[in-house]
Amino acid sequence: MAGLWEFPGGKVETGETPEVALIRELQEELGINTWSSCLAPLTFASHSYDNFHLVMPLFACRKWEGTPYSKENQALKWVHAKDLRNYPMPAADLPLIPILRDWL
Ligand SMILES: Nc1nc2c([nH]c(=O)n2[C@H]2C[C@H](O)[C@@H](COP(=O)(O)OP(=O)(O)OP(=O)(O)O)O2)c(=O)[nH]1
Repeated sequence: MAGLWEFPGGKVETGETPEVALIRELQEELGINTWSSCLAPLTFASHSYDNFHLVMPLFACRKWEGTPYSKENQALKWVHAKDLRNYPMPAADLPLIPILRDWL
């Protein structure tokens, strides 16, 4: 979403599980490889935007291969969970921040 900081990820394509979609997006966006066994489901967002309702699972990725870099020319930053609220994020993401603070 323009001008906002988002978690890496994207839309699930036909035939994909959420895990397979995330593994694909992490390769496309960050150039890293990971596997379903390295993804732990943490929580989910449920938020009504003006024209659609978003249900978005949030996974913790504990292991990967490669060094993340911005393959798609988007700004990229490692941020401690306690500092996430200093970064403007989509409305759906805001309730996720305290959960990340508690779990990570
Ligand atoms: N990846 C991501 N999407 C988010 C976040 N918060 C949030 O509301 N979204 C919404 C925006 C979109 O409706 C949807 C995923 O969008 P996206 O633009 O990342 O999907 P995509 O990579 O498949 O891109 P595209 O097909 O639109 O080109 O989830 C977030 O933190 N990360």
